[in-house]
Amino acid sequence: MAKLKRIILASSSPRRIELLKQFGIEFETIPSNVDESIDQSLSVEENVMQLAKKKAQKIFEKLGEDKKCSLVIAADTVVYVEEVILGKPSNEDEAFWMLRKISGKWHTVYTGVCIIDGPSERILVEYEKSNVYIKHMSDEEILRYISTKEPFDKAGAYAIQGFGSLIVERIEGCFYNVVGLPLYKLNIMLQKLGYDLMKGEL
Ligand SMILES: Cc1cn([C@H]2C[C@H](O)[C@@H](COP(=O)(O)OP(=O)(O)OP(=O)(O)O)O2)c(=O)[nH]c1=O
Repeated sequence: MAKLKRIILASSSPRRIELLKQFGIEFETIPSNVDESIDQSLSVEENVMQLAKKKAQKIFEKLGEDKKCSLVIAADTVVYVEEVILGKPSNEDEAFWMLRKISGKWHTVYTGVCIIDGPSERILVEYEKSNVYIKHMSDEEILRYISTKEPFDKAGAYAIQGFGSLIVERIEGCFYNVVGLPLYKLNIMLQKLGYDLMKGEL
């Protein structure tokens, strides 16, 4: 297999970057900065897969000559509760509304993942989902959590890996999917393309 010259994580998310760093592969990060508006008329699966693909394609298209020896990875995460798709809150009021909406119940976190493999010209797009139960929170508790500033760049207005760990009672499924990059699924997708993070073969 042709050796990859560039591995690119098309993301500005510090969580995604940290998660991928664990495997000792050398990669670049290039934020895609695409419009992440959610299309409530599409299914949640279609939304996250479409956005992940849009992020990966935007960066891949800029690679020029390097396309044939590059691999681009992108992801998009949303929270789904009572048939509403929640992205990142844009202000305190929206964060409050989202946290009230997910308080005291289960919701589902979806992450779409897209990998574009330059050498084979293949594009893989899949998604992962995990269920999360958030404890019941009083308005005062919600406001205290918002005052940590953690909710603002997170889908559904919480981070399972931070102060949010104090409000997550249960989880079913892949933890890393909730953080924003489903590592198990990512490696399954990489294996379909002939790579393997376990072997460091990329
Ligand atoms: C639910 C949840 C989300 N998140 C984060 C992961 C993502 O960074 C963010 C969802 O927003 P995304 O739009 O998926 O990603 P992003 O805009 O942060 O980064 P980029 O598009 O450049 O890759 O929410 C957590 O960190 N912890 C959580 O528990």
